[in-house]
Amino acid sequence: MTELCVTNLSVVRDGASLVSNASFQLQPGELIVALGPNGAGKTSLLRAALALERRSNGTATIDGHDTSQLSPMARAESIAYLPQIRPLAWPNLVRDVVALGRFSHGAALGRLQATDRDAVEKALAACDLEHLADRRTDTLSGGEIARVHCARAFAAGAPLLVADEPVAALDPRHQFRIMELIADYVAGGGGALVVLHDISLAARYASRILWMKEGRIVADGSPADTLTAGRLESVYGVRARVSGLSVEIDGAA
Ligand SMILES: Nc1ncnc2c1ncn2[C@@H]1O[C@H](COP(=O)(O)OP(=O)(O)OP(=O)(O)O)[C@@H](O)[C@H]1O
Repeated sequence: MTELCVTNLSVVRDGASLVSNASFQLQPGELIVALGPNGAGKTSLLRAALALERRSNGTATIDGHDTSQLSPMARAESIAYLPQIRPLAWPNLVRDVVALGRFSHGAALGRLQATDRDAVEKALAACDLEHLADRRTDTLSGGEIARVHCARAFAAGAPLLVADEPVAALDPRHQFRIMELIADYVAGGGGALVVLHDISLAARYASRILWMKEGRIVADGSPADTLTAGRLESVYGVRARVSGLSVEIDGAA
């Protein structure tokens, strides 16, 4: 069972504390959503946990191995990472970009094995991209590119997925499709940590919510236990009405 274990992790940059003493665990079968206002430290926490950013303190391990000691390939075998800012260095065909997700399995473009090709085609279909598979990525809309990146992450077939705002540029239908895909992945034994800004989506899909504010995890629990009007006011500074898992935001507090 692949598990990401983050303990007392802190990130300090240029004297500013971006993440303070954050601890959480991500296990298969869990869909954790990280919520919090802009600048709360969500991306910094994820990146430091995956050793993509230097941590000032604390540990982050995958199955007991420090993430900073793993080779990029070994890390990619355990965790598919979908970053928030997703540059595409040069125009490429959609199918080839999705195939990049197979590199951790030793695949190389032009030398895909049948299992790689199968994973790529499944990911293209899952993300509604079959009709765009032979298009160049520089001809796609922002939402279409976002789906290409999701497909690349899914094609990896890693046991854990960390996705930073995977639905940010998507229309409502595709937001639900991507969240359903992540939920299916989790139901199939994967573990996902997803940053969202949509509280209703979080309430609907999360098994746990990590609430972040000013670099700290201020609450960690199920939506039923942690989603309250008081929490929304203290974390986001908004007045809201919460009824079960449904949320209506009335305005700034
Ligand atoms: N090198 C740096 N020096 C000082 N502050 C930094 C540095 N890098 C990032 N920050 C700040 O750290 C804070 C946390 O940024 P981070 O991207 O982790 O937040 P976030 O919760 O993911 O935000 P968003 O929801 O806007 O994506 C921000 O206020 C950012 O300006």
